[in-house]
Amino acid sequence: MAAGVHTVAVIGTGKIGELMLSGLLRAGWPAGKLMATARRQARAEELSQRYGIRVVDNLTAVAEAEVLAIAVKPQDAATLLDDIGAKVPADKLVISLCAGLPTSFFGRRLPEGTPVVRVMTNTPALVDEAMTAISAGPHATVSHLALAEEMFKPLGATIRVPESQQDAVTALSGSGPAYFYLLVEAMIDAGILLGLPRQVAHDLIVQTAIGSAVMLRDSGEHPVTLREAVTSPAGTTISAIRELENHGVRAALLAALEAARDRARELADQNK
Ligand SMILES: NC(=O)C1=CN([C@@H]2O[C@H](COP(=O)(O)OP(=O)(O)OC[C@H]3O[C@@H](n4cnc5c(N)ncnc54)[C@H](O)[C@@H]3O)[C@@H](O)[C@H]2O)C=CC1
Ligand SMILES: O=C(O)[C@@H]1CCC=N1
Repeated sequence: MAAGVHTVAVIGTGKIGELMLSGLLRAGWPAGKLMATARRQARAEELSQRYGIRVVDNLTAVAEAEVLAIAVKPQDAATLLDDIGAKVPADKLVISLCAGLPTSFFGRRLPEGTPVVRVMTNTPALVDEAMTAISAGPHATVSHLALAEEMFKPLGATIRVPESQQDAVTALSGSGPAYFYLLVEAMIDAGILLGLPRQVAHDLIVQTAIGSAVMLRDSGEHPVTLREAVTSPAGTTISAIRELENHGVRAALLAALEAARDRARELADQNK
């Protein structure tokens, strides 16, 4: 696929589809080179007013766009492809954002030779801090991967992974923001338990999360070293860590991420 700004259609504009549209526009992708599809008329009008892009039906998107980004739920992908699959010209690039579904799912429903790239991004795309993992399916060339990267780089960091790792990626970074939000929510509750006003507890822990995240990214230190620097002998932190270990937080995370990975596999099995 030649370099240059391609016409991209986002098919399915819920949370992730909209994040992708807004991110591409922030990155300077011309509104005239973007289109979206939506099932409800009210949603179509909202998107076209908010972003100044064309909102079209799925078949128009298939006919006119060079890149089709599929951002429907995995459970809705088969119905969508029943409608559009046979009509997708084989020179279009199909980018799937769907959790769990392998590129072979799309390959079976698209004309032979259609390039498919599988992508797993996450909601911090909203603030250009996404983590996006990109894998080539059959027929996707180096230039298709490069184009997918060009689209997701402005939204945060990107990494290329073999498709066999995508279910694990989904468990870690795809779902990952939810785990951090849950921890923050629980720590705010802990602040309430200790007698702090809710807003104070919120502000303390949100800034602590941001500071810790920036150190994780920018200090070059391993998380263990960063944690040890906080943990004074016979101090407060080690008392808390003993409780976390007693309550099996580490084991809970191992089990939780394994469950997320297994659920991604199940989605593939249930949507063949
Ligand atoms: N929410 C997240 O944090 C992440 C989600 N994903 C994946 O992104 C995809 C979308 O997820 P969300 O945005 O959270 O779901 P969502 O439910 O917010 O959005 C899906 C959208 O697709 C639309 N849709 C369904 N069938 C359609 C059709 N035939 N034609 C046009 N539009 C159709 C729905 O109306 C809805 O607006 C899923 O496959 C999910 O696995 C991937 C990474 C992170
Ligand atoms: O919960 C889900 O299935 C989607 C995929 C990764 C994050 N959200």
